[in-house]
Amino acid sequence: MSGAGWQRIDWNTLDARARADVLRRPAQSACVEVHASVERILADVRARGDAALRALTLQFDDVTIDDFAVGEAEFARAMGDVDADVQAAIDDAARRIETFHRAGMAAPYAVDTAPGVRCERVLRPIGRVGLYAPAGSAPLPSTVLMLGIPAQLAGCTDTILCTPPGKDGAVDPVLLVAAQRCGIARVFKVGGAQAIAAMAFGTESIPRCDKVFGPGNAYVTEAKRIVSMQGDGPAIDMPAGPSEVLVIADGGADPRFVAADLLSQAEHGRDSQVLLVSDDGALIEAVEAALQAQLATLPRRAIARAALAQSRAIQVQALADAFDVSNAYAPEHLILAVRTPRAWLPRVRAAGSVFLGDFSPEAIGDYCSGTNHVLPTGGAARAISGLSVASFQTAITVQCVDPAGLSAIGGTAMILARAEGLEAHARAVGVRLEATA
Ligand SMILES: NC(=O)c1ccc[n+]([C@@H]2O[C@H](COP(=O)([O-])OP(=O)(O)OC[C@H]3O[C@@H](n4cnc5c(N)ncnc54)[C@H](O)[C@@H]3O)[C@@H](O)[C@H]2O)c1
Ligand SMILES: N[C@H](CO)Cc1c[nH]c[nH+]1
Ligand SMILES: [Zn+2]
Repeated sequence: MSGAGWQRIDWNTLDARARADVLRRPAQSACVEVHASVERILADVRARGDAALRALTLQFDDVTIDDFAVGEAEFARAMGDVDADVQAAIDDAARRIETFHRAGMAAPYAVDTAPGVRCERVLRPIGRVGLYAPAGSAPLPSTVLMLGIPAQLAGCTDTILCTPPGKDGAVDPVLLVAAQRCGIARVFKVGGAQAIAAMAFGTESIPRCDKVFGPGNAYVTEAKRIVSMQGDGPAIDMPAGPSEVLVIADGGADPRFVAADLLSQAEHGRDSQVLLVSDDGALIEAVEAALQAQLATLPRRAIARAALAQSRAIQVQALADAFDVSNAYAPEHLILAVRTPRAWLPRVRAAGSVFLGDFSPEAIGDYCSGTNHVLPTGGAARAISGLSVASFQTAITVQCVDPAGLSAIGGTAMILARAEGLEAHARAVGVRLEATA
């Protein structure tokens, strides 16, 4: 343990098992209790609907909610109450998020795989989508933009949003302004695993959704995982749980910048995890000093300190080794605070989103660079990507075969069908070939 509260690790001295332990997420050790509690919540909402939502909201959010739906008056109040500069910032961020996501949209395509055989891929918006915006430790209106804008670009017209109510029973007004900016008119005051259950199963007030999206704490993330595995449950976007950042810094990095980036993720929650990986011991010590200095005045220092207690500074022998550590960890966010960041980019194989160079703080991706901040955590970045317009669409393939096309490729189908012992398949082709012979 060092003065920064995290563990100092010399990577080179560890065997494979010790290395795996160092890269373990804090959320992984708590998951048995979280799982049991979430199972109870899901069963309760499935059985009792709104009555369960009311009881659970009182238990976990300490507020009684009569009507879960945000009414027109609350929306209007939010539009009137939120400062003009905040509204303008929402608009500015929204435009940039829209620009980036629009540019990445998949296009339908068609190709002739043989004369008379046309194959196509067409895109459709998912029917009803349920979005979750966290508001436990801090309401996150930026998350509403990150979910709502790609949903809108995908063409989703039936979009609902759930978010925890404040102690006064109201939804954060900035969050409502962000919802309005994305054309989301149906917002419900319910949070945690119970919100995911409501969107998955439906209740008297909240409609059942085809796919559930959004980040959240360990309860929200576990609820999404469980409902997505139930036969009648919705699809989900990804595991997007407690925030993480891994910074690879060389000796030329500015320790104040690195410390600020680490704290920006540590302040999210006690179960956030931040990792510094460097080949330079002096840089690590300078970052530790900067962390202590910056923590002294940070409003959420108690949360950040708790997160640092389960975080690590890892010293490697060479910068190239830092990329092995990062790829094994597969962080939600990866900052390359190194001298030639773009030259190192090809080494990155697993990360949700990458920030190149000293002037690309992770916080800029959280709000307004244009990329999406809903990203895979817990190592899921090894195989899962962050949110995009495609997350809100299904791709349907289409084929149209004319008689010439069937005579060109039908024989192949018949041989393969018979190789599989599926005679009816072969005959479905053969009967047509005979009819056109
Ligand atoms: N990976 C991503 O893309 C991403 C993006 C944004 C935020 N995040 C993460 O989302 C998380 C937001 O968490 P949060 O807690 O602030 O808000 P949240 O909205 O996810 O969770 C708050 C809800 O949790 C429920 N809850 C609280 N204690 C509980 C308990 N003991 N048992 C059952 N339910 C309980 C309550 O109902 C409450 O409404 C943070 O960890 C943040 O790092 C991740
Ligand atoms: N860093 C978070 C994702 O881990 C997203 C966020 C929203 N607001 C601030 N940060
Ligand atoms: Zn953040």
